[in-house]
Amino acid sequence: MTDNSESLALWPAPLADGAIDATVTVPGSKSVTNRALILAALAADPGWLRRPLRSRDTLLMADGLRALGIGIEETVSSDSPVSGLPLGRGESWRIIPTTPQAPAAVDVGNAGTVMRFLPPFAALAEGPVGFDGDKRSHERPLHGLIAALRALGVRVEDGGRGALPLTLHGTGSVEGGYVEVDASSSSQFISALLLSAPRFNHGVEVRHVGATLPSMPHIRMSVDMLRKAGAQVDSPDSGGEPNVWRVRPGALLGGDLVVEPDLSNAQPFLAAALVTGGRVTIPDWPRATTQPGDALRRIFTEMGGSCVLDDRGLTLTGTGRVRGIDADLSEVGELTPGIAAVAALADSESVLRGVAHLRLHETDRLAALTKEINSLGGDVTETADGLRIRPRPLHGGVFHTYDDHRLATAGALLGLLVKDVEVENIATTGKTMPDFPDLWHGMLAASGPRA
Ligand SMILES: O=C(O)C1=C[C@@H](OP(=O)(O)O)[C@@H](O)[C@H](O)C1
Ligand SMILES: C=C(OP(=O)(O)O)C(=O)O
Repeated sequence: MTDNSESLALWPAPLADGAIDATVTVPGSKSVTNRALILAALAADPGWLRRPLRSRDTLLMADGLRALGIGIEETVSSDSPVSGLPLGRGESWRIIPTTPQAPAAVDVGNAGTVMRFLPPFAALAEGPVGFDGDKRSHERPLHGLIAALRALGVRVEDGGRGALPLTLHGTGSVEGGYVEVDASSSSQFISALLLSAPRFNHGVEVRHVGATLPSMPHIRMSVDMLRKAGAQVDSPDSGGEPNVWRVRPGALLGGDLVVEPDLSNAQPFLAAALVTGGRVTIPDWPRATTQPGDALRRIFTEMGGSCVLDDRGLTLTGTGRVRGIDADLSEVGELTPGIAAVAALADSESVLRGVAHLRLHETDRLAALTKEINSLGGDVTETADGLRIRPRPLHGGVFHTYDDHRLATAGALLGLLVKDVEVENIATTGKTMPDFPDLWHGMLAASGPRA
């Protein structure tokens, strides 16, 4: 946790004085957008990305690729190029691939996807590529990926830190082959190696050797998107050995992909329906997806909501009762802040497990959630691998957010039911959802005069 609370603006979280009833169209998925950019940049021919997420993390990825010579043309048309999409949602990016160029410098901000997915891609360039980012990016785990790149024949200069900032010295190709990785601190080490592997001389065979492996759906997303781009991938899910992934060398296709809505960013809106006993519909919720946010249907049902997925999208209806939950969230770690906020408003205790690695996310999320919910009168304790949350009557106050978009949306949710909550630096939601304050106010306005 970085304490930057002194200078940042406070956002008065709007209070709901009745049940929320709204339809909320959430922007595209960060995880899909940033994978699609890498895959399109590696492809043999140009490709399109429709409805990409435009946020700090995805713009950093696009700028990083541009620094490496990839062409990315952004077009926003009111005349949607995708049939059936409403006007105004017609943003498309055209990606023109080329062999990555060096020298280059890449700013990763605090984007895990950029700091992990771009180095294996940049290793294909001939010459030095420097990587640096926000202060927090220096603390986030990268050692496993650096060690793996070295084992695959890439020269990495990191001053012995095992972290950012670093410089890669590419030779114009990566040998690839067998590599062992301890990805217990981040699944993104594995995704990073798989995504660029079709262009390695021998592809890659990655074996995870750590005790635990978080965020498996995100690894499945990498595999699924690689296969859709034409790569041959063996994975534990397709009858392969547990903890081993293989990607064969080969050309990728420049496709045309419509990005799904970000289901993890749908979380605060669905949670708003749950805690106010209201109803929220998220249009375009995919019938089948690798996004971890799809687990919200099960988790929020267990916490007292009822979910229907039909032609209108996903509708969550609150029953007026919010139940605590005992859940292993290791597969869906990024949902933890939002679940913790709901749990603080529930009628029984919750235990959230399997998420020790969240201590090295945007901030130490376990410490931050404990401190901030308790500062509003809550009773949260950290466990070795998660949180124990005993609901208590909460009061207003400042909810600090430590440059963490998911802390900010969690604070907004608490403020729906707790009077006088002020969320620090709501603009930090721009990491993955710059529209959040407008969407949140829009949701309340749509719910009528009582909300
Ligand atoms: O690959 C991805 O797109 C992500 C993987 C997960 O990272 P970790 O495995 O580091 O938790 C997740 O928390 C992050 O928000 C996005
Ligand atoms: C952990 C997250 O992001 P990152 O991609 O920076 O790891 C997140 O979005 O919750």
